[in-house]
Amino acid sequence: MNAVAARLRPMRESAAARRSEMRLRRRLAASVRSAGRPLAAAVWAVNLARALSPVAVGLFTGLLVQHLVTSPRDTGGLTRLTLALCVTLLASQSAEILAGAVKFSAARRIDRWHRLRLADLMGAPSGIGHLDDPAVRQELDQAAPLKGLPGWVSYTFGTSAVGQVVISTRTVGACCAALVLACFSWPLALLALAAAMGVRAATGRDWMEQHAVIRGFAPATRRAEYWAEVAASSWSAKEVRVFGLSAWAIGRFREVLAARTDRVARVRLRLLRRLGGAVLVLAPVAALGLGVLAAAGDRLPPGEFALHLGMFWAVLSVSRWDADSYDVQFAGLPALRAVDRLEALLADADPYPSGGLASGAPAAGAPRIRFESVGFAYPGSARRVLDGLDLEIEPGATVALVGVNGAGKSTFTKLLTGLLAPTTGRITVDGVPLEEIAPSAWRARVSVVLQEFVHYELPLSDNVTLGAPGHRPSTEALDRAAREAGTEDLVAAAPLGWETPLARGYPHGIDLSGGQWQRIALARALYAVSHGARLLILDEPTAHLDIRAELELFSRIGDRARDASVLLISHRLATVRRADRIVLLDAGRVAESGTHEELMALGGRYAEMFTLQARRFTEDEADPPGDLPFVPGPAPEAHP
Ligand SMILES: Nc1ncnc2c1ncn2[C@@H]1O[C@H](COP(=O)(O)OP(=O)(O)OP(=O)(O)O)[C@@H](O)[C@H]1O
Repeated sequence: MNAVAARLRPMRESAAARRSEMRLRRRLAASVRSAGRPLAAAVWAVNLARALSPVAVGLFTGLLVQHLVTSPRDTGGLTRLTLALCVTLLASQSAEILAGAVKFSAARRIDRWHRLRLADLMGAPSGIGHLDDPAVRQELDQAAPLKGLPGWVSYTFGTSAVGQVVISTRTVGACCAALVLACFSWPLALLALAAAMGVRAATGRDWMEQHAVIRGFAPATRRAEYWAEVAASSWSAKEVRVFGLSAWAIGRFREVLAARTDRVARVRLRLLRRLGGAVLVLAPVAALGLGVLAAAGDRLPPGEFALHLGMFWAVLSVSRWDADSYDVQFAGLPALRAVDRLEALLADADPYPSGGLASGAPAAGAPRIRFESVGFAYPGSARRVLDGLDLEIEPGATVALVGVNGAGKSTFTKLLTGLLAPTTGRITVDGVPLEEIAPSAWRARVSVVLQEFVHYELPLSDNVTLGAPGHRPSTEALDRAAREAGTEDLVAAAPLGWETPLARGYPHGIDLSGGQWQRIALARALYAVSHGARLLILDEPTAHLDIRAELELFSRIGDRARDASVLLISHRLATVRRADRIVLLDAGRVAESGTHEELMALGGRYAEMFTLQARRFTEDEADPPGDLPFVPGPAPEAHP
C-alpha cells in the first residue's frame, strides 16, 4: 500500500504544480485589467480575432474549394465566398497590426500599476531593515523583471501579462479548429492536438535550456555592459581618458559577447539536431499523412481536404514557443510567485510592529533619549555592530559621536530614528519605549542630515521644504533656513530663485557642487527644526565643506540648534570639541564619554586621535583645529 502511495506521490505533486501554475496564469491574464477596461477589452478582442482568423480562413478556403469543384458556374456564390475570404484575411492582418500597438500601450500601463504595487509593498514597513535583507532584495529583483536578461531579450511584467492573454486566446483558437476537425474525423483532431502538444513540450525544453545558458552568462554580461557604459558615458569620461581605459573596456565587452554567442549557438545547434529533426518534422508529417491518405482514397472531397489542412495548421499554432511564451515563463510567472513571497516576507518587516498602539506621542520639547544596553546586528550577519550600548542624550544637549570607520555611528542614527530596531536592549524617549511611539509622530520630532543625503531633482524650494512636508511652505522660513545654512547667495544667483530646478535637464536647471548640495541638505534639516523637530541629527554634515566654510556654518547654525537636542557625528574632531559631551564608540559600546577637556585629560583614544589630527594640521600649516564655535549653549531648563 505504502509502495503504491509512494509511486503516486510524484504524480500528485506534479498535478498540484500544474494546478498552481494554471491559477498563476489566470492571475497574470487578469492583471491586464489594470490597464483600464477599454484597453483590457481591446487586448482580449484583438487577440481573439488573431486566434480565430486561421479557423475562419481555413473554413472559407475549404468552402471555396468545394464550391469550385461542385458548382464552378455559380459566379454569385464564388464571389461571395471569395469576398468573405478576403475580408477574413484583411481582418486577420489588421488584428496583427493592431495587436502590437495595443500590447505596447497596455503593457506600459500594467507595468506602471505593477511598479506602484511593489513600491507600496516596499514602502509599507516604517523601517529600512527589509531594504538590506538579501531575501527581500532577491524577491524584489524577481518581482520586477523590467530589464530582462542583459543584452538578450527585454521583457516586463506588463508584456508577460499581455503575453498570457495571447496564449489563452491562441488556445481558444486551436480548440475551435480542433472542434471543426473533429466534425469530420475525431482521430485526426486528436492527432493534431497531440502533435501540437508534443512539439510544444519538446521545443519548450529547448527554450528552457537556452534560457539557462543565457542566464548563466548574465553576471558576465552585466559586467561587460557596465564596461561598455564606462567607456562611453559622460560621468566616467575624464577618468577613462586619463587612464586610457576606453579600448580595454570595449575589448572586455566584446570578449564576453563573443563567448556568449558561441555558447548559445552551440546549444541551439545541439538541441535542434536532437529535438527539431525528430519532432518538428516527423510529427506534423505523420499527422498530415492521414489526411493525404484519406484524400487519395477518395474518402475526402477536395473542399474538405483543404479545410482539414487549414484546421490542422490552426491547431498547430498552439505549439508555438515565441516571445509571449518566453515572457510568461521567465518573467510573468516568476514575478507573481516572487510577489507572493515578498508579501509574506514583508508582513512582519516593521521594526516596531506595535508602533503607536500604546500611549505614544513624545512631548513637545527637546527629548530625553536613552539607549539601554542596546545591541544590534544587521540581518544575515552575526557581527554585533552595537553591543550593550548605554547612552543618554539630555534635552537640548549637543552630543558628539566619534569613532573609527565602521564603529557603528550611522547605525546608531538609524536606530535613533526608528528605521531599525535594536536586536537587544531598548531605546526610550522621555521614558517611553520607542516601540510604543507611532513612527510618524516620532519622525515629526526628528530632523536629519544623513551621510548619503538625497539630491532631489526638484526646485530649490522643494529641496528645503521637504524637511517638513506636512506644513504649508513659508517663504520666511525658507529664507531663514537659507541664511542659517549659508545658501542665500546661491538662491539669489539661481536663474529662477527658489523655483530653480536642481537638475541640468530642466529649463534654467542648475547643477550644484558637493558642498552646495550639503548646504541644501542642512537648510532642509534646519527648516524641519523651525517646524517643530526637536532632535537634530547631523551625520558628517560638513564633509564636503572646507574647514573655513565649516567654521562659518557652525557659527550660523549654533543658535538654531539651541531649540533642539543635537547629535553630531564627525571625523573632524575640531568640529566636535565644543559639544556638551563627546562619546567615543568602540567595539559596539561607549568607550569614552565627557567634555573635550575631560577626554584630553583622560589621555585615552580620543586624546590620541585628537593629537594626531592636530599634529597633521600643524604640519600642514593649515587652520588650527582648536576653535570651531559649534556652541549651542547650555541645555535650557524647559522647552516650550
Ligand atoms: N546595511 C548594512 N548591512 C550589513 N552591514 C552593514 C550595513 N550598514 C553598515 N554595516 C556594517 O556595520 C558596521 C558599522 O557601519 P556604520 O556605517 O554604522 O559605521 P560608521 O561608524 O558610521 O562608519 P563611517 O565612519 O565610515 O561612516 C560596518 O562594519 C558596516 O560594514
